[in-house]
Amino acid sequence: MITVAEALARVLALAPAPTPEAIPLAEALGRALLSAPATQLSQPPFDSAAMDGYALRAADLPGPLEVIGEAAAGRPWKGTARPHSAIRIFTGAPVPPGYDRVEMQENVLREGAQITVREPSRGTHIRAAGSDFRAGTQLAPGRRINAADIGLLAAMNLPDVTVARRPVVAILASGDELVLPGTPLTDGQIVSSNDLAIAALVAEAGGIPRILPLARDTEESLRAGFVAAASADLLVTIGGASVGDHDLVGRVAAGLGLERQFYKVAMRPGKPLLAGQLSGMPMLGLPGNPVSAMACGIIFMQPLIRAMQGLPPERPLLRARLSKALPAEGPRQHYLRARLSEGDDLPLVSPFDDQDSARLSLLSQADALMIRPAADPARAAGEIMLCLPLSR
Ligand SMILES: Nc1nc2c(c(=O)[nH]1)N[C@H]1C(S)=C(S)[C@@H](COP(=O)(O)OP(=O)(O)OC[C@H]3O[C@@H](n4cnc5c(N)ncnc54)[C@H](O)[C@@H]3O)O[C@H]1N2
Ligand code: MOO
Repeated sequence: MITVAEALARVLALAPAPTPEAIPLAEALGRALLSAPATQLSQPPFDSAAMDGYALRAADLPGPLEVIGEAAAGRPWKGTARPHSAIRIFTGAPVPPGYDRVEMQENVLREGAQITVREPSRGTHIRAAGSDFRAGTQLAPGRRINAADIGLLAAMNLPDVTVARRPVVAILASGDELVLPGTPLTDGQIVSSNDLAIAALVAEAGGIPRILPLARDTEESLRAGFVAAASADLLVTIGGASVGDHDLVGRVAAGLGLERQFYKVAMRPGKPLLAGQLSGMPMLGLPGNPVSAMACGIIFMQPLIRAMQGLPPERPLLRARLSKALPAEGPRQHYLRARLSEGDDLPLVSPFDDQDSARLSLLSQADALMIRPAADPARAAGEIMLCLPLSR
């Protein structure tokens, strides 16, 4: 069995280069930026007033000064500056050349066309041309575009951006016991939940999930599912990954020419993970136990989908203090479902007592997967542990 780190490296090596797609900025929220042109603008494009008041020369203070013109946003003053003068100015207006500060009107006494500055404020209240960004600035690729990025790109006068095409992820759940949500259950049946949950993880990572019809535990049914997935960018199977007589996914994939990267990872839950490539398309075979499927989805599938969009694959880990003592670990890296709460210096992490890999209700209550490396020694309360935060 290979380690989680080795398995992740091999999964990420399956990622094809992202496919560029040009889209309007209005549709770019959440998309993975591949390239934005360098802006030809500087922001602000001119020295800009930051307050409503008067543009003047520091050397002339405190006045009196004669008000000889007016500048408003979109309506610059076109005259020539002269000593002992001021320009009535409003926020966002270009500060006329020759004036070096703006005094806010609250600090100014005005009588007719004359002003005196009662108490000069600190700072010039002028936003220098290019102080936000300069012509030639480019937003760095490899990030998901957020609301502020959209504002910035718009301010840069860039109406279109090039993002990564969202990878289409075919999801194939298999098992004779499975029925669709909403179906009344008969003997031995359970509702298929993994496919919907994995689809949600796909969407969260920026992919487009395509849930295929449930496959039965026969080679023909699974093969039909694999064929239906052929046009996807990634195939994710769920279940049928273990060693039982009805666990057929590996066999069917091999028959269709799977170039296997690995089978089985030294982790808990999620040991029987399968990864490889089918006619150039990456494939992940997730175990069927619901929490195992989700753990593998979070630890391997989401990073792969992010890498396929040119994004940093891994979520940052969080340091937290352990709430209680724990015995030594076995030979597999353990991801414990846990709650996070406020602590004195670092957050406090409290792993659940029950770590059954079938209990979705506990995963749904969890804030994080607390990581215990393989063969981790016994831990005392208060020790610092690494955690993978779960999205809430
Ligand atoms: N002799 C051994 N048995 C098992 C081993 C082993 O090493 N030796 N590993 C165990 C581990 S660990 C896991 S994890 C499971 C994984 O098995 P499979 O991937 O073959 O999963 P299934 O047998 O198909 O299902 C397991 C469990 O999950 C339920 N399931 C499956 N698909 C769905 C779905 N779409 N929605 C909801 N629930 C699903 C299924 O009904 C089973 O209860 O194997 C252990 N066994
Ligand atoms: O590894 Mo299984 O995935 O523990 O339940």
